[in-house]
Amino acid sequence: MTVREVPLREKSIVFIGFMGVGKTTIGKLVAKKLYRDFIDIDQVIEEEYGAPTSEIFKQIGEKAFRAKEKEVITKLSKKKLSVLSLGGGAFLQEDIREACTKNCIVFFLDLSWEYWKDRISLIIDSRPVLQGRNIDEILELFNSRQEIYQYHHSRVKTDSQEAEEIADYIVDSLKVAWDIYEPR
Ligand SMILES: Nc1ncnc2c1ncn2[C@@H]1O[C@H](COP(=O)(O)OP(=O)(O)OP(=O)(O)O)[C@@H](O)[C@H]1O
Ligand SMILES: O=C(O)C1=C[C@@H](O)[C@@H](O)[C@H](O)C1
Ligand SMILES: [Mg+2]
Repeated sequence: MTVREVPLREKSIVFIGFMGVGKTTIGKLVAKKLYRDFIDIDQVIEEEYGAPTSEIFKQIGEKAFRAKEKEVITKLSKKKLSVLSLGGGAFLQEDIREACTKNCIVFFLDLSWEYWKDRISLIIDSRPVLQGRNIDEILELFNSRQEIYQYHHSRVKTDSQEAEEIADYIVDSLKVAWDIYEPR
């Protein structure tokens, strides 16, 4: 049996990057502009447990959260024509990196520390991985995570850009790539 490659235009789009860089915000906008389903992986897991992520971490621990994250993403990465926003730690797992880079088009949203640090107050309450760490420890985590985000197809620098502008840029770049690599 021959397995047909999914056309580039039908591959799902995946957003990766550190907590708070805008994966959910921009993912939603891109999905709307491309008329696709939007799936936020953290939200899928939260719905399954009926609790916010910080509560899930308390109840079952990070290891079990990561196992669920792997199960959900490996399954959903096979879906076509969707936009998936991953949790900031998802690419720590090799199986997730492989599933997403093989099945989908992966965009790394790259926000520098200078801009990122101004967002801490917006996200700290709902991100258990940030809680209990001082600013130097958060910077260390931010730096140490950058290597896992190098597994991508496209990197988008987002400093000082509005979410709408970033989403427009991503949609335009996708259309150019589709036309170049798989002209109609
Ligand atoms: N381009 C932007 N400019 C300014 N603020 C933004 C931008 N994109 C997102 N934000 C804000 O930053 C915060 C974090 O955004 P968002 O929840 O989309 O991040 P995330 O990458 O999905 O985080 P996580 O990995 O923790 O789920 C939100 O309050 C959002 O409104
Ligand atoms: O960066 C991380 O390790 C995490 C990011 C969030 O999106 C959630 O997936 C969870 O809070 C863990
Ligand atoms: Mg998110």
